[in-house]
Amino acid sequence: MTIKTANLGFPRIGSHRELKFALERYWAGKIERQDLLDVAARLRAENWAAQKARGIQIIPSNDFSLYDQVLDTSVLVGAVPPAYGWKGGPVDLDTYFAMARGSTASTCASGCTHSGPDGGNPAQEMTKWFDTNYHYMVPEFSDDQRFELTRNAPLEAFLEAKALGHVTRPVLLGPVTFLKLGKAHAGAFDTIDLIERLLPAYAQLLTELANAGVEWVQIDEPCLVLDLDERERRALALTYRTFASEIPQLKIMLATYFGAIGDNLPKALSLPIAGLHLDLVRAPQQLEVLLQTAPAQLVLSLGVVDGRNLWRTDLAGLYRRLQPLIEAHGRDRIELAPSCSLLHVPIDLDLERALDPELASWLAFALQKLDELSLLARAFEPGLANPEQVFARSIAAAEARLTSLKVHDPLVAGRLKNLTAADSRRQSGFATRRRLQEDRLALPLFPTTTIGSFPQTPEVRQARSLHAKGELSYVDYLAYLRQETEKAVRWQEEIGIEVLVHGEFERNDMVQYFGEQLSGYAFTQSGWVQSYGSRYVRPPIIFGDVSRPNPMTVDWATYAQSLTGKPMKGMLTGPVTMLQWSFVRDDLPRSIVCRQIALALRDEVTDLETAGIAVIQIDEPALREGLPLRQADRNAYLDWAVECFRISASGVGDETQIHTHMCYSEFNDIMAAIAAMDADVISIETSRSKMELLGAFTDQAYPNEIGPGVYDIHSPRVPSVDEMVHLIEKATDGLTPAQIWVNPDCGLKTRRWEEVRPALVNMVQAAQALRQSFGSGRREAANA
Ligand SMILES: Nc1nc2c(c(=O)[nH]1)N[C@@H](CNc1ccc(C(=O)N[C@@H](CCC(=O)N[C@@H](CCC(=O)N[C@@H](CCC(=O)O)C(=O)O)C(=O)O)C(=O)O)cc1)CN2
Ligand code: MET
Ligand SMILES: [Zn+2]
Repeated sequence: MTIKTANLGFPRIGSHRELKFALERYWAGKIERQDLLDVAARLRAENWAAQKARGIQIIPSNDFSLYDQVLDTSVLVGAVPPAYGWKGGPVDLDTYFAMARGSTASTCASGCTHSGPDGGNPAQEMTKWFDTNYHYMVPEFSDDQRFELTRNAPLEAFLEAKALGHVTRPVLLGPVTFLKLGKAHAGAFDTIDLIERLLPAYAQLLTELANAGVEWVQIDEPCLVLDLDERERRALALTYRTFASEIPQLKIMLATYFGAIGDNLPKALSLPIAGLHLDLVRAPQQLEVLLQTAPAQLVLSLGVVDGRNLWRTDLAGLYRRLQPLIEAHGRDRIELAPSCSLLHVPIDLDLERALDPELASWLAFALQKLDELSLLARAFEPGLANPEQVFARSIAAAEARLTSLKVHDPLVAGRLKNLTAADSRRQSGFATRRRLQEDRLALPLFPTTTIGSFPQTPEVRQARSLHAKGELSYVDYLAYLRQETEKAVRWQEEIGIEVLVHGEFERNDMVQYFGEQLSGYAFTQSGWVQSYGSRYVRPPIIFGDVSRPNPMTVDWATYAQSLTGKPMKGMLTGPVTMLQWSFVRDDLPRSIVCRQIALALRDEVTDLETAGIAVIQIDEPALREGLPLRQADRNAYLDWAVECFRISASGVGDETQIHTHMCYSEFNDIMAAIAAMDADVISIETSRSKMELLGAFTDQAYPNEIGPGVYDIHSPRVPSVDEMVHLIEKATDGLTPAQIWVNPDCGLKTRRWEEVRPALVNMVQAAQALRQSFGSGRREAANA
């Protein structure tokens, strides 16, 4: 008997972003529903075939999604809020997309209650999937929530694969994680309490799967790597006991990932399941405990190939570690697998034509990771004389990487060693800085600004693409970008914004753009990873010590500032976000890599100051998402994350105003850290929660200035003046007027100018109206 190889999920976007293009064409009315479904079916077929070709024995189905697997689960069990007009039975595609993206009167499904301001419905809330840059659609439950199996899509996928000759293992999001990730409408109850009502729908689904010949299902319960309370543990017990008693013939592989199962291991092992998957990349030390405590008949899926990063696995080392342990448990009850779904890594390294070949030899994308699993399994084949020979290439790559001069830069190491506490402290406290900045900037009460980016129009993207292909000269590309920047600056002046931005037209992405300019960073051409829906990113790769060979944004900032007498914000992506949204080297602690980036950014910040830029924004939208999943690890992370931000921000004088920006954040539990960042101004996302998020800032008396977002940029809707006035008035409940800035929730790159223009005109009017009712002096208001 040989050891089996398994995969937990494959990227669905297509190696040439086929899904994105089909979706966007469908939404634009350029292709029919069937055309979209055909593209989806073709991608599934290709993915199954590719996994089989790479030697994977246990291939997943139902890992595909047109938008998001959590939304799929909501739709599967009929958790469709009443506003979308669903009347039971299968949920049609337009309702599905209305939940994902919102709808207007003309695009909403029949039966929609038209509860949204445009006669359609707002989208469901979107938030980060654990500690990844993937966003899921937050399920929403009412207190009289009922569930029903609307359409057995997992069964359809299983049969579709079977017709193509693949016997697959369907993947489901587990009921406990599903409920835990959801929110209670009006926050009125604990969503876990819905478990008893939810289970019949799941049981019916599983029964139908079993009746169709499904032997194994993979049920993902990543909530098992979180700190769970007693109710959640009871819900887990109830769930898996119910499944075992109602569908005893069905074997369940319970999958956990993104961290250590830790204190939840005894609970997991007490469940009547047939298999358990653990993430042995994030938490390798679990292996011994697992093998010592797991019942002999339990199938163990060992997540040994990193599903969250793209370094080649040290297969020889892994083999040496696994071999004795595996033989003890019995090889017929072992599966080798990636640590988690491969959704979070790019698909195919072979598509990269421009990567340094040495670096490329250290990497593995999704397909190459499957090769690694097959190779590893081959080493375990009985009768193989010299198993380690199988790994010759992997060993050579690991050795080369260890000693490569590309990785180690003594200058960077030296700078890091010389860091002192003073490097992460501004010259004076906030009160002093505030006075100096007030004198320099002379802003009115409720100053208006935006978060940085303006629409990345198809024209802007096309110009960049033509330039990359060599079809548009650098000079012409630059001239075009300057013209776009100038138009944006003139327009902001015209509508009366106080602190301007240059618009970020020159940037492909807020992380990749900097990654392309820093040493120690590499970037891909086709390494796309889904961020949400049809929006993808190409996370750069940090392979070596990071430094900044040249200024990165100073030319653009000074050009933009030269066009106007108003303050122009310099715009940078902060060290924690640069770390969090990149693939990070695994041979140094993340805290050290982050300090290296912080020092590089610090140089950029001081260069901007020297060039006369008075306001500099250092974005940290990923600070919250980087928070460890377990409470016990959080303070250590926050300590270095905040220190890194402060290193990047503290090289400037008191009269230079430092802004930061965060979106998608639950601030309550990290308020102390946010205050410790000591940015002069922070802009945050608050409009979707109708300023509820501000509670954290007022209750804890946040001392510095705040721009609570008044305009939800995730929706095409144009907010009215009144609506924004009302939101700011609400903010003045807990904040003093002199603390408040007026800005959107986030950057405007995904919006169209047709939406942005009227929205910002309204925003400026809202600020003006507020000045009338609160008086116009900031200094007076601050001293009052
Ligand atoms: N890294 C990162 N993570 C983030 C965010 C973010 O901005 N960056 N924001 C939050 C939300 N997430 C987002 C993620 C992606 C996008 C996004 O807009 N992505 C774009 C791609 C951005 C990009 O890299 N653009 C490149 C490449 C564009 C492209 O596809 N070009 C075409 C050619 C274009 C043409 O000829 O018309 C091609 O290569 O084929 C560029 O502008 O240069 C997309 O999927 O469409 C938005 C938000 C959280 N996480
Ligand atoms: C995801 S946060 C985005 C911040 C960036 N400055 C922008 O405006 O796009
Ligand atoms: Zn943002």
